[in-house]
Amino acid sequence: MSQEIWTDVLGYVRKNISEVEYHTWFAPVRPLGVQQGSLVLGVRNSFAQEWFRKHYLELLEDALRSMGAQAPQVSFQVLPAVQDAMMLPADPPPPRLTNGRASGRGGMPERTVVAPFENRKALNPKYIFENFVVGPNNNLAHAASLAVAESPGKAYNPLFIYGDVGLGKTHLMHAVGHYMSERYPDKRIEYVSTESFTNDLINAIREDKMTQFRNRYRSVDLLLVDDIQFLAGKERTQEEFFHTFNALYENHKQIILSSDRPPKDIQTLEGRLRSRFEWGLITDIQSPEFETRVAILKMNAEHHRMNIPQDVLELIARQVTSNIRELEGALMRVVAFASLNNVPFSRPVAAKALSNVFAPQEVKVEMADVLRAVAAQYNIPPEAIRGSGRVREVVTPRQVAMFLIRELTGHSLPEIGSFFGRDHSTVMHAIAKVNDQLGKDSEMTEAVAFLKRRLQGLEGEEISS
Ligand SMILES: Nc1ncnc2c1ncn2[C@@H]1O[C@H](COP(=O)(O)OP(=O)(O)OP(=O)(O)O)[C@@H](O)[C@H]1O
Repeated sequence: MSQEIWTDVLGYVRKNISEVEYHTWFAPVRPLGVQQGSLVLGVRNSFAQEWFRKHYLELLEDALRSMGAQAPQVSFQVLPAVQDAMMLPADPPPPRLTNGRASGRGGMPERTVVAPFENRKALNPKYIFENFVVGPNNNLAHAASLAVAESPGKAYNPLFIYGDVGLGKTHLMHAVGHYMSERYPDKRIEYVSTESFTNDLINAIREDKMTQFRNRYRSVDLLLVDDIQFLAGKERTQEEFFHTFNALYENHKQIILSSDRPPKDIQTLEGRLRSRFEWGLITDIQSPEFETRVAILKMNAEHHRMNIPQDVLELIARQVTSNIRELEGALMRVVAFASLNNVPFSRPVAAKALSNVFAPQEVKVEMADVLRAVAAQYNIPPEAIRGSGRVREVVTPRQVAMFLIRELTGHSLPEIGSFFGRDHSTVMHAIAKVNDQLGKDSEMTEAVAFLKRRLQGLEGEEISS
């Protein structure tokens, strides 16, 4: 997670300082984590540490503020030389020349893939079938991709997947590539955007390297071409692509194309290409339903080893309804916001985290929100608060929880009672007890005030733990 936060911070920093400064000071920094709301950065030596404190602290705090941190904190640690050498580079490592397997590190499986060509765009290791959530919106495209992966060149050729931005077309294409490269390590797989195909063609013409260009594209076993709608209006590229297509097709090599619209709607696409695109199977991906969006968020949260309550995921899923890339971005915002402010995940926190980007949502506080916040505050499990224990350590939090539920939600005494498996007179007693203590017992007074702020979406500036 700290890596994601750091990537966002770097994006902000880069816009505010010179490239030289950036490379001198920021590129070597390693994010070490978020501890009690403070972003901990690893720097090479104490000189760098001092320099950061003097010159860049404010900038870093501004960056965190832009991500929703209310009281941003940054701290530095000098990395021991050995550890420094062992740290992963900030940029992703180049593809390894092996066929990887699902990594054993838990979380979302990843793969590394053979890179047979110099300029070849590597397949994204995250885009594998195992990480693709199937729902009614994409099950046909998923099934067709799987069929193609199992019998390349035989099932459907070409496979044409279309749909709006950020709905998983590239993910599915890469998944076929991974699947094939794992089962048939010798097969050649080429993934290319239509834009790169066009640029390669232009370069090949300019540098008189058409033979290499043709060899490259016509010798593959699987050709994946993204955003084929960009062929529209490019006659020379269409001509070349037509021949590439024919060469591969005749040799029973698999072709998968993605587009934001079906072939018939791609204007100024040559008829002979359009009809070829329609030879195989045309399948679409629609926007995901609510349940699919929640499932995707859940998988992403697990990937980051974050235990995010279901109702928080549901709130995010309600906020972002179409683009899955945006859905994932929203989740990251919530995670960054909660960790930088050192607060547990709750619906009000999520609503606050997203309020700058999306239309603010009215969030009604629910009984479960209160229970969770109280449990976190007193550091005991929520089940213990709802349980039958009578020791002070659980009775006080239980009374506080009942009190806050009554204050912050519209629930009646009997409803609160049944949530705790008790009758309404117990709730009444609890509320009276807390009212009596407020003002007298400073610990409880502070806890109640803090919990109220937290549950009402971090109103005000004071956030501490
Ligand atoms: N069904 C799904 N399950 C899990 N993750 C998904 C799913 N669909 C899409 N995603 C994720 O959403 C993000 C966007 O997907 P992808 O890049 O494949 O979209 P796209 O349709 O190719 O968009 P574009 O038209 O912008 O290229 C990726 O991170 C991808 O992993």
